Amino acid sequence: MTFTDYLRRLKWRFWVWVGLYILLIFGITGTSVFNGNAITALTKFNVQGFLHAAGWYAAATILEVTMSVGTVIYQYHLQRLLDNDIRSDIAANFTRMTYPQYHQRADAVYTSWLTNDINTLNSHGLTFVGYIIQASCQVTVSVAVLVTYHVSLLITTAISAFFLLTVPLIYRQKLSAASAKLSERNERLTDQITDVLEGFNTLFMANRRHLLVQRIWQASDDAGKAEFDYQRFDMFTQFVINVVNLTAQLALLVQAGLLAYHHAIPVGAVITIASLSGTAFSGLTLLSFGLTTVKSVKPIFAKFAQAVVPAPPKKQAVQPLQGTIRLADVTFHYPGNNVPTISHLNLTIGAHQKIAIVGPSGKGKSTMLKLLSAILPDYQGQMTWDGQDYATLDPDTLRNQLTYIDQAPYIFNDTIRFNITLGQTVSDDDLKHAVAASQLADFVAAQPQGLDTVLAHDGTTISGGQKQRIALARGLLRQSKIILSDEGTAALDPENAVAVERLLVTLPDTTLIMVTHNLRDEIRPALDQVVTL
Ligand SMILES: Nc1ncnc2c1ncn2[C@@H]1O[C@H](COP(=O)(O)OP(=O)(O)OP(=O)(O)O)[C@@H](O)[C@H]1O
Repeated sequence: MTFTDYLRRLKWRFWVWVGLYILLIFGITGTSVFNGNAITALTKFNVQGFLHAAGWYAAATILEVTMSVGTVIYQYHLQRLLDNDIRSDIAANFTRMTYPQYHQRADAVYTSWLTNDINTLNSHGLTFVGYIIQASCQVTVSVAVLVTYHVSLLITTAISAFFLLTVPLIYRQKLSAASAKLSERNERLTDQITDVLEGFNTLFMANRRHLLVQRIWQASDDAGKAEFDYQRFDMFTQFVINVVNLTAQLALLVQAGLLAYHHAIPVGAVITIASLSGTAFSGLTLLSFGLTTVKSVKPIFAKFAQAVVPAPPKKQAVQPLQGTIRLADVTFHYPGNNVPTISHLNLTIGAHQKIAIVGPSGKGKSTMLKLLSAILPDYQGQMTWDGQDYATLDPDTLRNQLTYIDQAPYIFNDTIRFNITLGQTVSDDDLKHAVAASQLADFVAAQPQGLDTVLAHDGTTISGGQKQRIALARGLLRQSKIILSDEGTAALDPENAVAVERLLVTLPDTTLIMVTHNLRDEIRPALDQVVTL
C-alpha cells in the first residue's frame, strides 16, 4: 500500500476536503479582488461602488476565515481515519507473521512504526497533501483572475512557476534519504529507551541508575541529529523556493505598475495584482514544497511494504490427538547459531501420556516445546501428529489443541478477568473453576475489585508465582487436551507447586508435556516418560 492508496480509501471524504479548500480559495481571492475594486471605486470618487465592494470584501473575508478553520478541523477527522487504517493494516500484518518472522525485529521497532512513523506521516504526509490541495486551487484561481487583468501577466507567472516547481527537485532525493534515516533513528530511540527503562530494576539494585541518563541522552542525541539533518534539507529547500517566490512577486509588481502607468489597467488593479501574485506564488511555493515533502514519506511506506507477509497457504485443519506425536531425527538451528539447539532427536508422545522433559539449562527444552507447538517451522527431520506431517498441518488449528504455559508469562495492563480469558467469552462457572484449580481464589478474593481488578503492565505489582497461576488458569480455561508446561510451576512455593503439578498429571484425557528443573518425587510415579535432553 502506498500513501495514495490510503488516500483513495477515504473516498468521498477526500473530495469534501477538496471542496472546503475551494471555498477557502474563493474567500482568499475574493478579498484581493474586492479590495482592488474598492480602491478603484475610490479613485473615481464612486462612494456607492466603494461600499458595494467593501460589502463583498467583508463576505469574502468571513468565507476565508471560516474555511481556514474548517479545512484544518476536517483534516484532523481524516487523519484519525487514516491513522486507524494504517495502524490496523500494520497490526493485521503481525497476525499473518510466523513466530520467527515477528521476532526478527524488536517490539520497540514495531512501537516506533505505530507511533513515530504515524506521527511523521501526519506531519509530513497528510498536512502537506492539504497544502498541495490548497496550493493547486490557489494557483488556478489566482492565475485565472490575474489573466483577466492583462494577458501578459501569464508569461511572467509561467516562467516563475517553472523555476518554483523544478528547483526543489534537486533536493528531493536528499530529503527522502534524510526522512528514511530519521525513521530508522526513531526506531532506535524507542528501542533503546524501552530497553533501558525495562532494565530499571536491575540498574536500581546495582546502583547503576546513571546509565539511564547516559543511554537516553545518547539515543536522544542520535535521533536529534537525524531530525536536524532532515530539517536542514527541508529549510534549505524552503529558503531557495522563497527566494524564487519573492523575485517572481517583485517582477509581477513592476510589470503591473508599468501596465497601470501606460493605462493598460486601472490603478486599483495594481493592488489586486500584487495581492493575487502573492497568493499565486505563495501557492506555487506551497505546491513545490508540498510535493517534495509528501514524496519524503515514501521510504516509510516502502519499509512497511517490505515487512508485509502474504496470507499463509491453506493447510489441513488439525483434529484432536488420538494416537501419537512423533519426532523422527529432528534437528533445529536458530538462525545465526553455529551449533544445533536440538540434534537428531527421536521421541514418541502418546495421547493422554504425562511426560517430563529434564536436562541442563540451555539444552533446548523450551525449544522442543516450541517445535511441538509448530511455532518454529524450519527444522530438519520429520514431526507427525497422528501420522500427518506437521508441515502439511495448519499451525493455528494445531495450537487450538494445545495450551502453552510459559516460563515467564506476560501480564496485560487489563483486568484479571481479561488476563485469564484473553478476551474469550466464557461462563462464570468455567472461570471460577479455572481460578480455583490454579490456586488463585485467595488472590482474587483479596483484590479490591476481584476479577475486575486491573493489573499493571507486565504484572509489575504481582508476584512471579501469581503470574504463573494466572497463566495456568488461562491454560485450564482453554480446556485443551494437550498441555505444554515450560517450568510452569517454577515460581510457586513447594506446597502450591506440588498441588498444581498433581492437578496437571491427573487431568483426565489430557496429554501433558512438562519441562522441569525440579522433578518432584510426589509427581514422578504419575509420569509415563521422563525425557532427558
Ligand atoms: N530466539 C533465539 N535465537 C537464538 N538462540 C536462541 C533463541 N532462543 C534460545 N536460543 C538458544 O537455544 C539454546 C536452547 O535454549 P532453550 O531456551 O530451548 O533452552 P532450555 O533447555 O529451555 O534452557 P533453560 O533450562 O535455561 O530454560 C540456548 O543456547 C539459547 O541460547
